[in-house]
Amino acid sequence: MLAVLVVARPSNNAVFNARKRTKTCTAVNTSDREAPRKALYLVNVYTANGDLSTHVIMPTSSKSPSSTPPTRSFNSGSRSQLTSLSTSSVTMQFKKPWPGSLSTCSDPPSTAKIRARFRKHVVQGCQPFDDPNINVLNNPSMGEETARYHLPVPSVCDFDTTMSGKPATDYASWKKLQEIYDAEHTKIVLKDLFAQDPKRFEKLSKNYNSTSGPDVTLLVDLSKHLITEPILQTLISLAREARVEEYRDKMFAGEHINTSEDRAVLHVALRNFNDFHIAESGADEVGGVLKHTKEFSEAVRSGEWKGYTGKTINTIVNIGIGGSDLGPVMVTEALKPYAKRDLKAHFVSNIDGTHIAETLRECDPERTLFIIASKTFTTQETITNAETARGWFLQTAKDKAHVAKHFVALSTNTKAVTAFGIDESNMFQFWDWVGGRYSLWSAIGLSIALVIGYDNFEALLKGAHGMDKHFKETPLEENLPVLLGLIGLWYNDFYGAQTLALLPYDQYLHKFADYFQQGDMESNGKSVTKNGQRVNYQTGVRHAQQSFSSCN
Ligand SMILES: O=P(O)(O)OC[C@H]1O[C@@H](O)[C@@H](O)[C@@H](O)[C@@H]1O
Repeated sequence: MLAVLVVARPSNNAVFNARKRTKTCTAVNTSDREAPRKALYLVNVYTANGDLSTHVIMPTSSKSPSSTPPTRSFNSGSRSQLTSLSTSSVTMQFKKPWPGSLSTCSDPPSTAKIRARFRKHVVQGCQPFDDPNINVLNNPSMGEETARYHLPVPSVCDFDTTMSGKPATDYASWKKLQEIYDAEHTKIVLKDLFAQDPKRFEKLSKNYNSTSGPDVTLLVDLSKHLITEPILQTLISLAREARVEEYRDKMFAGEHINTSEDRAVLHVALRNFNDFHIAESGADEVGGVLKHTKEFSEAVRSGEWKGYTGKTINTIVNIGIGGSDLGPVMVTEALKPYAKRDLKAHFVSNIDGTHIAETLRECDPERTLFIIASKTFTTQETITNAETARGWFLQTAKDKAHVAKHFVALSTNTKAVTAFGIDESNMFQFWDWVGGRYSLWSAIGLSIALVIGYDNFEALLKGAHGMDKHFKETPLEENLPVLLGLIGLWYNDFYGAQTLALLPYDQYLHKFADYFQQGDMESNGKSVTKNGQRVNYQTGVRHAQQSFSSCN
């Protein structure tokens, strides 16, 4: 099948602004060179209350396209519609009130918004839409009822529409799991399962031996879970049906499997050390950023880096939130035995001014280094706290030139960093293919390198790379992340157990639950499939963090 896909998903703002408007649309054009009569265009439109309306348009022939193709619409009445199409172009019309993600309030969508929208959402493998090719057919103004846009669809490109956009409940293995659950779950009693099979532990426990050395091992014990071997086999079949291996390989190859943002998903490139070949721009720049991290962290730790009055740095303050806070704070706590004890580290995330105010009470402006950690450099909490810190520093230092010795930025947004007043040479770069929740292995890990030393930071990266290699190369039957994911799905979707307890008894891991909660919930807690269909099953879990007192 040869096809073209254009995807647009609601941004947070769109959701926020779209209460009474159509939210967003997804256009899918599938065409088949061999069978032109089957060429098909789909346009999915999400309405403000979350309903999906799907327009299916079938041109009579992709070789002699019709300008008014027959269309079938489901759940029509949306605010946007296709008015014409050919194999190479689509004309879309938006009616007032405008779709929420295209415009806010009652303004018509601007040409720039339309262009940005369609440029952004082109799937890997297709030619990108070029700005000049998007024509505004009429120039909407406040008074007009419609805005019409002519959108060129790139020539046919390889895209497999059977990709995992299918609801999980449609897979044969899912149905089989449901049958097993219905027939057997009352009989799945752990002590009986152990009594029936004395080798249960040997069969259902897996070991991981790290590449870091023979003393680094992990045991994943599935034998204490409410599963049987046939259940585990069916869960693995489900992963195969959903083409987990194929998408894992696409991920490692740098393909843009994040189709809603047209991005690669490449945190594995941050700790790759030239092992896997990854063809994505930025992947070859990782080594340079690590070198910068090493040089800078060693200069601060050794005392070579001096503050504006010539004194050494004795305090660092990481200002960030979400992935730009939770990962570094978790790792610096977990690896405290390696910490440089005379370098105090603080992590400020809360927008409540008390957090930064109490932290600044413990800082000496002549000896403090502020690390502004923000992928986007637009996050309100972080920028507000960063401005407070800069204001506090300048009260003593006076001269803005001194900011260079006391403020560094970890970000993908050079323009916003320099506008804030931080010199580009004091910026540690990373790339849009690093998800915030996976960023501790990127430049966001600078505070980790400062606290535990660069060599230990590099050992951390290499340890993670070992697990990446295991995930990439191990058959699903023995693949620890895959097995743990499948067990989670079994409990969540069949037992209806939506709460996951994380019990890190080791005090050094006391921040692990906070960190892991973000990673799990932001990664799994989705409400639509890859092709935009609303799901009617659970995708994520709630996290209970040692809150036994409320769990009677
Ligand atoms: O690193 P910045 O861009 O400030 O984002 C901080 C955090 O924002 C949240 O809304 C999420 O997107 C997180 O994944 C992210 O880590």
